[in-house]
Amino acid sequence: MSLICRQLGVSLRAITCITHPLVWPEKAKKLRENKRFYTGNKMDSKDLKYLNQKEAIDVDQELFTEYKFSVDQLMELAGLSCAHAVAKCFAAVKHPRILVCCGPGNNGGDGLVAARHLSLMGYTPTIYYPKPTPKPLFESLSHQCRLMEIPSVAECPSVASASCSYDLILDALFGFSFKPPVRADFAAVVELLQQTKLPIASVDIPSGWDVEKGKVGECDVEPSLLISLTAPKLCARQFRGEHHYLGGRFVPPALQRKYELNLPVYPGNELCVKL
Ligand SMILES: NC(=O)C1=CN([C@@H]2O[C@H](COP(=O)(O)OP(=O)(O)OC[C@H]3O[C@@H](n4cnc5c(N)ncnc54)[C@H](O)[C@@H]3O)[C@@H](O)[C@H]2O)[C@@H](O)CC1
Ligand SMILES: [K+]
Repeated sequence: MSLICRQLGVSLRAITCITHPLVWPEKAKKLRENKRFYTGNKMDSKDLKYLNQKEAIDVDQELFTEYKFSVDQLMELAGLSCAHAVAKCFAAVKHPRILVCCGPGNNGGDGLVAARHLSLMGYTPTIYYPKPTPKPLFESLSHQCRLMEIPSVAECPSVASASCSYDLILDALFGFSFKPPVRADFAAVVELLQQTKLPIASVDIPSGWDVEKGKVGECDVEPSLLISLTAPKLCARQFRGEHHYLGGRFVPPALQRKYELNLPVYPGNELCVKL
């Protein structure tokens, strides 16, 4: 038990207080107020910061400029954490066929990385990437997917054909740099996301949502799983789906403090944490 506690970064006494609040109700309450503990299924997220668009862009820029991370590094970790969150919520035996919809920016890159990892985890992803980004990183990610025999489709499937061919849609169309309304070249795929009855897992932001205001205009994409990356954005307060995870376990403690992110403790060596 004490080894488990050490791995979770909490004391045995804290665990006992939380699991047996009737024994030490006051202590349990105080501990919950002062510190967040992993309680086995959910994090207490009352102090968690929800970023506005400028903060999201600033944190992102600081990771690249101040901390000298490369886009490739962070995208790999972000996409991998998305694949892990999908695997936690949608088992490969029940949801093997995943349509991975990738947009023109880094959110789309996260989708390409996730597709590669999902294929290694026993899923059969198919990529829809209507506007491939003509940059070496994105060309390499697409190349890797091709060599891993991950198929792609050139046309956006209709709602009916998607429901026959897939069990889940991974929405990696737009992230925190999206400015509504959706432009014509992505209208069909956003319509698919809005009309499908398949479960949707959204990377960072449900595509079509305003980063701060959430659902705007006619866009009512409703994912079952949202994987917020780095820290949730303001729109995530409107998320009503079943599963909300945080991924992108790479934020240096000093940066967390500077932006007062109050991130939850990731359990053990997990790449994502349930919010
Ligand atoms: N530090 C971080 O925060 C990290 C962020 N990552 C990902 O990067 C994302 C942000 O990436 P980007 O800044 O490249 O931007 P996005 O991927 O959010 O999208 C920008 C792209 O979408 C297009 N676009 C914007 N509004 C549109 C509209 N109305 N209709 C059609 N196209 C539109 C833009 O022309 C641009 O090509 C995050 O959401 C996250 O998924 C991760 O890759 C790595 C770490
Ligand atoms: K998205």
